[in-house]
Amino acid sequence: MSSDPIRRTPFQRSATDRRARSDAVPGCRRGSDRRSRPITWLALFRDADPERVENALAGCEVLALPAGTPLLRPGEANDAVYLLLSGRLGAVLDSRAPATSAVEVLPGETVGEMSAGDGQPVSALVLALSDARVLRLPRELFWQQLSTLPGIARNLLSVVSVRMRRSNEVMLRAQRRQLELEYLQQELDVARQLQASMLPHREPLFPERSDIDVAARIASASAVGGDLYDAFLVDPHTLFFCVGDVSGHGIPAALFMARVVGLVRITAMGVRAPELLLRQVNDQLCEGNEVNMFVTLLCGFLDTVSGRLRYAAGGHPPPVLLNDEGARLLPLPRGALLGVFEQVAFEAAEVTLHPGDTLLGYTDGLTEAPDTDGEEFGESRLLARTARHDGDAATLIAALRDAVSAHAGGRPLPDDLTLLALRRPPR
Ligand SMILES: Nc1ncnc2c1ncn2[C@@H]1O[C@@H]2COP(=O)(O)O[C@H]2[C@H]1O
Repeated sequence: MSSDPIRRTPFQRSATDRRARSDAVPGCRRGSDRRSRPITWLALFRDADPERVENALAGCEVLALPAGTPLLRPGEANDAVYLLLSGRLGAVLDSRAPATSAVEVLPGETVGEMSAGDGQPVSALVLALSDARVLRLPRELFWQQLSTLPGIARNLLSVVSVRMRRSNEVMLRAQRRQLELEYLQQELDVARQLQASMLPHREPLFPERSDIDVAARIASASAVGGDLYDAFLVDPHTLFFCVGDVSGHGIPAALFMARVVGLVRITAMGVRAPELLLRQVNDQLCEGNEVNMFVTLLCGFLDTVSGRLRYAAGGHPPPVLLNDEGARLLPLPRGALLGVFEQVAFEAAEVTLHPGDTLLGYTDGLTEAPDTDGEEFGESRLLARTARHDGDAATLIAALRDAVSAHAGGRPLPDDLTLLALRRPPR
């Protein structure tokens, strides 16, 4: 027991004590002629001989515990039973659990009777939930003098039973919460599967085509994430692709992401210009966006015959072009985050993918991935690693994932990370 903050006074029947006890103990009868013997109003001493109780308690101490003070610590030895006179104590079985999980101990109830009874270590952390006063009953006195008085053993059983019922209710509530959590976890697993099934999965994405080589991967930081990618043919010679990153994480980001994927798909089938696509998607997302979520997007249309690629972006990191000359960041045409301001104009840029060239889209989870000192992976590492690559789209993605993972020292990444590589195979 920590002694520092605790004030000790001998137990005496002061007028204040009488008032405090009669206020604190449920069922006490203020104003009756029993007021002259306040201690016997405590449930533990109900119907016991007051004279003998008071004689036994004569040398006991009253401890004043400021709120937050521990009285008993799990694992320690204990040689006393504590009777709560006023205030509130809490018993916490798992000391890492929040104080709200404490089982309350109310005035008139005891703590410490288990270890003081069987000599085993203290079984729970008991601390003052408010300023409290407890009567310390040394083990010998409690078991040899008090508990042998007629009625006290039965009273103790009933006091402990009341506390145990309260404890059972707390445990029941915790079990129900646990069940609800498990149910939510199952729902989250289904949500994750549904979210994954929304995006194309094959590797490469178009194994039947010899004129395009596309691969993409998402690594989500949470069970369900907000990153997205897509790639599909809007006609036999035009490939649409996009990479996006929704603000935030978890279920809200996943729902918003599903909305973005749907909107982009529908829009891409009708609008073949990336800047118009972003404008239309932005206007749709702004409508009724009360939760103020947004998405960054990079998208483009590739003419698979000529290699002409038109792209546009809104708040998204610039794509990388890998060709004979090395790897470089492509310029970002004008654009803004989608879902924030209506009627924003987007511009497009053009580049030609020659056979053997690769375009890489990614989310900032890649460049912002920290190492153990917090240093980000950054654009220079991205360009250096990409420049060394000589192979297909899927192996570029695997190489970059390995490089980021090594940079992070194998620790889980704090943000979702998405990569999409689009290559025109060499002739
Ligand atoms: N589940 C519980 N609910 C309420 N009080 C408890 C619970 N478990 C232990 N205690 C009390 O916390 C005390 C810690 O010290 P003891 O093990 O001596 O005796 C214990 C009881 O008085």
